[in-house]
Amino acid sequence: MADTATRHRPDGPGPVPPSAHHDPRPAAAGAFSPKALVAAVPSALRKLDPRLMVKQPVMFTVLVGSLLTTAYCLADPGVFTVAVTLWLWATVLFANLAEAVAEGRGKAQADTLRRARRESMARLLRGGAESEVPATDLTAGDLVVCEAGDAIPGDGDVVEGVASVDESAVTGESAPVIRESGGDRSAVTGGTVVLSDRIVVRITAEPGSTFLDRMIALVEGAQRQKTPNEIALNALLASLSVCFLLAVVTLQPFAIWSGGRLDVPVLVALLVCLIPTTIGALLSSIGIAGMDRLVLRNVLAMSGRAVEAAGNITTLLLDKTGTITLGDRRAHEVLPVADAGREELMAAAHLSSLADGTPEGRSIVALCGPPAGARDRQEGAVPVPFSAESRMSGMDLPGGRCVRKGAASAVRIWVQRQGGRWPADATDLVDRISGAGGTPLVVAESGEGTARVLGVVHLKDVVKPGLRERFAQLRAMGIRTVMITGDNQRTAAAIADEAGVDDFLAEATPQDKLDLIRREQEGGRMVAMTGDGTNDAPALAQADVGVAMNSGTTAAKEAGNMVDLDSDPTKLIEIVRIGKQLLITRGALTTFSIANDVAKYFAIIPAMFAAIPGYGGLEALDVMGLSSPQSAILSAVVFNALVIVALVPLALRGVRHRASAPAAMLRRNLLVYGLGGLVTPFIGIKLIDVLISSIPGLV
Ligand SMILES: Nc1ncnc2c1ncn2[C@@H]1O[C@H](COP(=O)(O)OP(=O)(O)OP(=O)(O)O)[C@@H](O)[C@H]1O
Ligand SMILES: [K+]
Ligand SMILES: [Mg+2]
Repeated sequence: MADTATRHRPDGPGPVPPSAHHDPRPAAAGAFSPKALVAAVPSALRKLDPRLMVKQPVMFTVLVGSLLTTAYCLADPGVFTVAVTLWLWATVLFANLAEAVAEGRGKAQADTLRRARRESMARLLRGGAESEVPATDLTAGDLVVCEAGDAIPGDGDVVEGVASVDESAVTGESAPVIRESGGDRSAVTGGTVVLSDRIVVRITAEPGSTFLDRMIALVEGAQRQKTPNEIALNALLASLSVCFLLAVVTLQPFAIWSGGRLDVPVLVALLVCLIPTTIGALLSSIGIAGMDRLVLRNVLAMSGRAVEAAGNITTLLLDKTGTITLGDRRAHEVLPVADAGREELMAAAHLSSLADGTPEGRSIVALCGPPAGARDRQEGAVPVPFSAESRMSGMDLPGGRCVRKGAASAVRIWVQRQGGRWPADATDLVDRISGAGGTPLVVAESGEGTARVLGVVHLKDVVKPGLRERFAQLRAMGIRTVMITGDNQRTAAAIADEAGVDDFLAEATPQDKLDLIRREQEGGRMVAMTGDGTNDAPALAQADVGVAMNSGTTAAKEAGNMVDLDSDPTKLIEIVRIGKQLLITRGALTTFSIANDVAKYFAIIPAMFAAIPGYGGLEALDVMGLSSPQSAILSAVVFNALVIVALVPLALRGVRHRASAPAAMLRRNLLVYGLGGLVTPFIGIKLIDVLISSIPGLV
């Protein structure tokens, strides 16, 4: 019941969070402190390992350059060479620091999560007997008992019982949630604590690969893989570096031809200034920071690719029960048709639900059942379990009598196929319940060569609060919302209207959900899907962004590429914003980096050649008036390194994202970061040059 949408972050426009709310995670969203920088130094040094560096072609080039100049230094130490060498090493280190700082923020979150993964004992159930074993010994398939006060020893599905569970260790939310067998709320997470009642859990995760383990690896960045976009950008940066390498190497023949000679440190310095070191250094930090921003909003993204895709989402599909509604569908009343009695209907509804382990089925037993023990399961009866395909459940009794309950359209076909009649007032009852947003389950029986409808059970569910405004926000962002449900047309229409979605698809089977996503994708649209049920799993896997509700089943969580710990279907608003911001930040810093390099080329080449006699032609281009060629080169190297540090906060915090049209946004960013990138080196290098030349004896 508590697993609701009332858990928006405080900054969201949603309902105010409960006062008991606490979040174990550090709240410093975009924080970047000098302390964090110092703490990241050891990790930055470890990242100097060439096996790691080689994955970043631009920074690897700088590393090779640094090694070359260091060797040159050892042979012929001069003030200029040593200074250039030191600043080249600083460049590599700054890049590693940027990544280490980004990762460091996740480490704090991981530490908090690790505390939840503390060693506990499990009450293993085997052959009817209970025994105590360490939680780490559990393997998939084991059954464990958890009672009030017990920490759930591993991930699994509740196979027996209902309990309220404190999931704050994982979600940061202290309001208890209900976990029960049979339905879409059966998944439990290791490390969470049972508050009341007794449940039996079937362990689904092998030791070491639990949800918490994966979450820790995720926030620590251990599982981070380059996204296709990052790989493409890296390839572009690498080929740019090769071009500049050729440009720099061909300078030497020119210099020799005009009677001069360029030293190795000068060539390396020039190369490092020209290759796109800024974006090369910050690329992975930008990606890590994006994942991090999601974690702070209680969303776990399993892949960076999903975060990027989120930035381009145009359609959001939502499952109804458990996603748009609280998912607490319960029998509310029974309505017999004219030619059936109320008692008769109650008895049949009860019988059809005796073996139905879904929450819906259990609620019918509770509503229609006589006092405990009065009517037990019949010998030889064959249960017919509910499936999303048949949309019915029931029981086949030994004497040939069968009872069924289910969606009106499904039961109608079942009755008519056996020669039964569909009474007109059944349609009226179904319509009345559906019109009010309820789910009607028609109850029917068959035997002796015919079948008949007995009446309708009204299942009631509640729409999560605050959805309408949030869906309007999605609409304003250009995202169409479509609700998909296995429920009938009228119920779907009523709930769709109440929740404020743009469109809906009713009576959808899991295959229909999948087909709808494929159709949207074929039209070139990027599709997000949010769902909680096992029957949503194929659709969650097919969608570009599949957000599973944390309240949902293990299958749903495994299938999607994100899990929302708050089970808030409108969380996509934040996810899209963060995705867009990630793409914009990367674009802006790439623009800045390349513009910067072009400007540096024009700032230092003339100064370098001005020193070579007979190359006077370039003097006219030497607009900077730098004090000496050596000072020009050293200033450029220093500037190049400092720019990385200066932009770390921006890479981590992200470029501010405005809700303007994408084209206007692109124009603005090109102007700010392109023009800014062109101008800053001239100012920066000049300032550093003035400073350097004022130090006597340096260059
Ligand atoms: N336990 C049950 N026994 C018989 N019929 C059921 C049972 N539960 C649901 N139904 C019927 O089957 C239909 C599909 O249910 P299901 O839970 O698969 O929907 P769904 O596809 O998950 O959609 P949503 O979750 O959005 O409602 C329901 O609308 C209802 O008519
Ligand atoms: K550079
Ligand atoms: Mg469902």
